[in-house]
Amino acid sequence: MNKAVIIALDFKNFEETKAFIDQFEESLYVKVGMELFYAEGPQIIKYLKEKNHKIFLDLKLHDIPNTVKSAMKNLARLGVDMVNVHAAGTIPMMKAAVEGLIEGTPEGENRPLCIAVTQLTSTSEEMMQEQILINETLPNTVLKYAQFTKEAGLDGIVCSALETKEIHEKLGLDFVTCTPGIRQASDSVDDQKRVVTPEKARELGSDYIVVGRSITRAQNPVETYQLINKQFLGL
Ligand SMILES: O=c1ccn([C@@H]2O[C@H](COP(=O)(O)O)[C@@H](O)[C@H]2O)c(=O)[nH]1
Repeated sequence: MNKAVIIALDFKNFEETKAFIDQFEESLYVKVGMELFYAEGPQIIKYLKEKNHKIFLDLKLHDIPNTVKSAMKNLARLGVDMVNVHAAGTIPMMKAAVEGLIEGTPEGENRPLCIAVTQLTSTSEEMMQEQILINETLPNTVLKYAQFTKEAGLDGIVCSALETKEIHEKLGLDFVTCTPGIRQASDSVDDQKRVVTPEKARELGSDYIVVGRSITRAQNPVETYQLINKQFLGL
């Protein structure tokens, strides 16, 4: 398993994204989410691919199986490395997502990894129980959703690093854990609820950490990225 720090490019438009990306000399693993993709569309993916960056397209699909399958067929043609859905869409929807990806991936290319969001890192156990009406503990909910995700044939999940250890123990080390909600101890947590430092995420066994504002708002984003990379990879 390749571990990596994925930088969340939560920017308004192409110009802001380019100004950020141009500061880096190395090839990165970046995440394009709803904000940037809805503003710029597939051309932002083309630009990042031309610059040799790996891409997680984080659109969190959640709809009826037929719609998700067709949407995934289109996303597969973009040549990104990873896409995702919400596990709450249920097993048939997740199976349809993988079918769409397989059908849409051009011959001779690997299909993108497909992972499912279990519970957003901005959700606390209390919020999940009182506002999503799931009468369970948060770790058990993440585990159960992860089991459904694996049963549907996906490659892994989005969860908090706090849940990673148990997921790998129960579902295997090759089941991908992609973990946002990463902050340095001195950072503001903003809207995140389940927050972990890069070192702790490494200790707990996350495969990927997703870091947005800690890097994008830093005075020196390149140095901050390199520091977080070292902390996570244990270099
Ligand atoms: O559960 C989830 C799923 C996705 N995200 C995304 O990750 C980044 C985190 O950004 P920060 O600035 O580091 O908080 C953001 O793009 C979210 O959409 C998540 O945070 N939690």
